[in-house]
Amino acid sequence: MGSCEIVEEKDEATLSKHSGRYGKSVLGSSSSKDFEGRKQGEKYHGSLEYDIDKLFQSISVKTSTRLRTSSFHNTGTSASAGPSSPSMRMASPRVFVETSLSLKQALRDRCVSKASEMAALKRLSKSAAASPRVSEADRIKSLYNQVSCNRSGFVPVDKGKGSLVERSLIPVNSDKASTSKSVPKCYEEPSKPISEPTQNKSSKGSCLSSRSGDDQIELDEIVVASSVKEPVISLPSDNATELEKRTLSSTLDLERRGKLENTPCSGTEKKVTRMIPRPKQKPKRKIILKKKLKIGIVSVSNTTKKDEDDVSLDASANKLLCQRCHCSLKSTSIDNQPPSYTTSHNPEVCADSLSSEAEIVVMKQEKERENPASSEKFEFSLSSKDSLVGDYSRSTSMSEESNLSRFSCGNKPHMSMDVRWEAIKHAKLQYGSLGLRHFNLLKKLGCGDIGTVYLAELIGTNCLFAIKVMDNEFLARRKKSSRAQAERDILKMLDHPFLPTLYAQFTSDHLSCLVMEYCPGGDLHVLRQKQLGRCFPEPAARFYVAEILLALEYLHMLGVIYRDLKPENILVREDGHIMLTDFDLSLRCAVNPTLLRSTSPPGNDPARSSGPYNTSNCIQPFCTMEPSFQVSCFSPRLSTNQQQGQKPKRGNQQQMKRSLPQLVAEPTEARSNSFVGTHEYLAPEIIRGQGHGAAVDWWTFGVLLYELLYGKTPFKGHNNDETLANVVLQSLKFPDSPLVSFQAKDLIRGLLVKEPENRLGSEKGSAEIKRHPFFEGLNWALIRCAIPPELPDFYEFGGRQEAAGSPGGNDNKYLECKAIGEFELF
Ligand SMILES: Nc1ncnc2c1ncn2[C@@H]1O[C@H](COP(=O)(O)OP(=O)(O)OP(=O)(O)O)[C@@H](O)[C@H]1O
Repeated sequence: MGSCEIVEEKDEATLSKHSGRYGKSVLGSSSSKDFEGRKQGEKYHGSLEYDIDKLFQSISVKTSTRLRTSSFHNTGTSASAGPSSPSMRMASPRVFVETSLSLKQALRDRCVSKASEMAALKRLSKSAAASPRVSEADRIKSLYNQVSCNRSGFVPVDKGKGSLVERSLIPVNSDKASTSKSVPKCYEEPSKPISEPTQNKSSKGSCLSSRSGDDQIELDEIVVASSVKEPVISLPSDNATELEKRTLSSTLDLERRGKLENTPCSGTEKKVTRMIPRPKQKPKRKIILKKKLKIGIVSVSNTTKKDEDDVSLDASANKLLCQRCHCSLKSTSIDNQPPSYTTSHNPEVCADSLSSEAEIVVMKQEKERENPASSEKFEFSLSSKDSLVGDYSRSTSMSEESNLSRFSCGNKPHMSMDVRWEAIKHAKLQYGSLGLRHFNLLKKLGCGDIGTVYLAELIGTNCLFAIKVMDNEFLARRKKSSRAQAERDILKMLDHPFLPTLYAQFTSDHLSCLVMEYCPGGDLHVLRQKQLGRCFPEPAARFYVAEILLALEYLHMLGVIYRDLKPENILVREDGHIMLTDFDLSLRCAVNPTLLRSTSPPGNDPARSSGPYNTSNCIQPFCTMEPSFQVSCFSPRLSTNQQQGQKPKRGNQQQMKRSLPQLVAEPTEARSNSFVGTHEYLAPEIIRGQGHGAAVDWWTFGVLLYELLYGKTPFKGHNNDETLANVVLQSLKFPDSPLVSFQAKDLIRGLLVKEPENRLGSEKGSAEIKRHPFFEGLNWALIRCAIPPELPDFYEFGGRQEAAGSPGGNDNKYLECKAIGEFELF
């Protein structure tokens, strides 16, 4: 025991007598050499010098003895021993208990005991220090093992626990005392190399939905790998794609951890665990893509192009989209550090979209089997502004849903405060299920290709809706059921301030009905006609196209290529903001939103050397953070007029001072051969029949801006054929009047590039367009709060409604409430 070491007395008998059970230890620890030394000093025995010498001797002998008997010492000195531990207290009692000693002896003993006390203190402090050293060494060792295991692609089953738990997002369970016990189960399972899940194409089920240990372990690996900052370059580099995936996964994980650190519930962590891997591609049937669609996954991290079977509608991508949305909305944190991807949607809606996709897939197959030639047909519309449809590849069957169970305000966060939701919900409770009979049809708003739209009031409420009524038999006869289905599917997905909200859908008397948000302000085509010179002033045009751009961005994120942009389809809501409507020509496809982090030096865009940019993008487009002076989701715009060294492809260039991550949610690989659109708005690639993708929306976006500014479309001919020829062959010209800014023309020029691959937006979608100087200073996130150029004339609307026979005669009251409520939403 420790106390024995300091009792280096020649009075062995005394010691043996008084130290009790320690006596043996004393003897056992005394060396013969010590004893000899003591003998040699007998001549001084009894003198003070002798005592002092002995004191020093005893101390030095103690040190050497302790060193020699370190194992013993270690056994006797626990790491927890402190100054008040038994080992400390043992020496002192011995002094006071001794009664037969002379004064000198007592003094000597006193000195010895003091010295022993000091030595004990010293030793104990060393011991106490030594213990943490030992545990620290263990920890380092454990960390080292962990790192080395990770470098070899495996996670240690046991040794890594201690450090893993520090990185765990799961709150430590209080009833689990040891840190290793608090490690989530998934961490304790053996893992496999990081790259394996992403390489395993044949793996059944997305890792997003799978709860298998493998997927969870993948998170584990990523967490460890990122936390030890393992340089990617040190990994085997024979597979570049894998390397990038690992890098991305690792950094994505960091991002997620940053976001979720504030998330206390373990349920969220589970969600994170499953969403971390990149979405796996579901094996798809070629037949789906045959002739009509070639839908692919866009991945900016150089994902190699998969074979056609794999390149298809990607359910897991949508699911990821959904999950990411959920997280970002909840966390509302802004983390500019690592790349991540985010988008908006909610899980239930996404699930709907997935089932819809599956439905379309099956329907497409059925349709192709039934009538392979049908997909080659197309119809021409009557006027140059009417939509062309050449896509019959979709099914003629329609699955009807006649209740509202899937709809709730919870699914549409941006409308959650809307009184119309409450009215619908209440009516559903009251009537069981909704039907046309529960609405008063007040007025016919218009007639489209697949149905008629009515202004309707939900009986017993003051709530107005636009109900699109479609005759199922007519649709089936005219082979338009698939278009109706597509529109319904898309409407169900939407939750965006510039896109329609679908409140309900039902089928009654062979009629399919879609209950949507009503827009009293007419459409942009009508509004433009009312403008001086039949064109909008540039700020107004800028406002409208900016809102359209956000709507298109959202649609592209959801894998919807709109394909029918024109002023007639842009409705003006009662608050003066716009609503893009009419989705029956839209194309559904897969998309893989990615947040790109630029690695190039400031001033060079990583993906495009040309094209105008600024840095005013909100990184997280659905960031719910309130604007403030301290924290903003906007970065200061740091653009400069300095020209880049590289010769620009398009127009005036602005150099980026700082490169920020870019959200890319462009379905760049989606393809369709359908002849779809409106003559004056048709993109050249559609007319040439070369197949088209998402870039057609950016072409039409350019035509729209042109028309809003100049009051006419750029390639309009005397007839439709001439228009089509102009689109393909004629170069873009700008009229001399009205005067339009250079930036506006430059943007139009960038958009109306005939080769889709060189068109602005074709690579990174809206992210590229938003950075154009035309939008300089625009607050994208808050545009919905901006005052619109024009507010609809409510009195005129009220008069119309009255004429339509609105019941109750309380229209004005309703409008007042509604207008206030609507403004509150924004
Ligand atoms: N939510 C709405 N609020 C107000 N008016 C609407 C609404 N939805 C549609 N309309 C109007 O109803 C008319 C018919 O619309 P619908 O979408 O059925 O056909 P469309 O726009 O002509 O296109 P398509 O023929 O391709 O279906 C349009 O003139 C449109 O302005």
